[in-house]
Amino acid sequence: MRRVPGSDDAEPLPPGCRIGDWEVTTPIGAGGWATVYAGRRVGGDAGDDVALKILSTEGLAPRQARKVAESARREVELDRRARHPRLIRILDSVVLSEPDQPFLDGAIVLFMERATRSLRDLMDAGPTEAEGARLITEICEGLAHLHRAGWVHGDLKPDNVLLMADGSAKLADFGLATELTGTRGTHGYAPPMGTFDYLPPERWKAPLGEHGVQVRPSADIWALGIMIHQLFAAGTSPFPGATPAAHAAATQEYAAGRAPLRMDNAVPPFWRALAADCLAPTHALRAAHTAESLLARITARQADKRTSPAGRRYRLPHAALMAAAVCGVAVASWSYAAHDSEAGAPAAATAAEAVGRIRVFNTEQACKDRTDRVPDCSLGLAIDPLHPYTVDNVVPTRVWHGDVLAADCRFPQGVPIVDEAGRWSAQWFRVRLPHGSAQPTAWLPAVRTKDRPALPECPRPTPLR
Ligand SMILES: Nc1ncnc2c1ncn2[C@@H]1O[C@H](COP(=O)(O)OP(=O)(O)OP(=O)(O)O)[C@@H](O)[C@H]1O
Repeated sequence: MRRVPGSDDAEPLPPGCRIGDWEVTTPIGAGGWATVYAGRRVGGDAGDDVALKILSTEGLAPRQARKVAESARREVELDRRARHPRLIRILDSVVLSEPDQPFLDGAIVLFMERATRSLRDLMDAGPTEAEGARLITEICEGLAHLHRAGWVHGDLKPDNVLLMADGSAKLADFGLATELTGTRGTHGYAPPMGTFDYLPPERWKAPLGEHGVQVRPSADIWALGIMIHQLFAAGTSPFPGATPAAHAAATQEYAAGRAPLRMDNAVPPFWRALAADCLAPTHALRAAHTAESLLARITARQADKRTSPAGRRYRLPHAALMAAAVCGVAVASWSYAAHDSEAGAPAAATAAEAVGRIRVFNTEQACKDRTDRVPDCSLGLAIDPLHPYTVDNVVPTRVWHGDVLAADCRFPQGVPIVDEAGRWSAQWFRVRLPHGSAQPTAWLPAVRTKDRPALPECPRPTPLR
């Protein structure tokens, strides 16, 4: 490394200081183990902006220095093996040799994609629900990839979710990441470290073995639950505690069933239900909610919103909107069974041809309480129960709480769906669509009804594509 002549010795890396092909521009901040600087490729342009993370071993006992080196090695290894657009990329790494400068001598430098701020910085301002939804989706995408690739993040928190110049979120700081082992890749072992406010209840009692403490992906899911709550509740945790001991006590009381989960009303209902599942008190209960299944729930909701008349409003001609509004008022107690020939409504369950009737159930209380057909309370029907329940897999026909549908068979092994209350099922009902629809039938997830009529099993549907 070349020091800039006349540089200030008090600052280990002054502006203009060069490391290999990179030049330091300004300091960004410091964490427990690292100091981070902004930098850019020498002679490069804005696209070549990087963050330099300096992990110094100055003044550390050999054992601690080994830990720092190990954590850097882990970050580089994870980047090499599990690279993904939702994870901060590590572009290069070097070990410095600067015998005259103890802070830098033997320090490890990681060159990373540079973010503009962290999720923590955004929390103070408080995002809108739409912005929060997008960020949580992106965090889940990163986490789902990480878990699929066989890693646990181990230190998920708002400081370690970085926001890029375009506003997108990426997971960062993999110094405590653990690779899953075990015969079925279910757990790994990590140093007994982490950030108290984000540790799941079981971690406070986990025995410390030769290889560290056991960690599982469900620990990241717990941390995600805390973050979802914080995002909508101005940074407050559902388990407040001024000290680590107070925080641990609050999570233990909850995990032992002696205290309820207290969520802030500022957290919108869908996100409150999602966070509550992430914060299931034990690993066993939480394991039912993977990053993948949470992501599926979020995308299903987005699909419902996008395909609901409200979501499409800007594309509909005014006359169509008016007609929908008038119908909404006039048919407050409307049931499919009474309107089999009505365009846009699923076919009737007439006594002669219907095999079974199912009543649509919407978990959201606000939607259960109303009898008009407010678009935001409409639910979708899938084209293919074997295809992820996303926007490209929903028919135009909508259904509402209380609608009675004609179902002719059930398919028990579709894509699993979890509703807002955490009810899970892989079963789907094939329901009939109105005459004139693009296709004669569509699929209602079993979590969207409480009925279980005795229906024959459907033949395996032809996949969407
Ligand atoms: N790639 C990056 N781009 C921009 N800023 C970054 C980047 N990585 C880290 N930072 C910022 O640098 C500062 C220090 O980061 P670091 O990861 O060392 O600490 P931390 O996460 O705050 O603390 P700790 O890891 O000790 O809990 C933080 O403000 C962080 O947001």
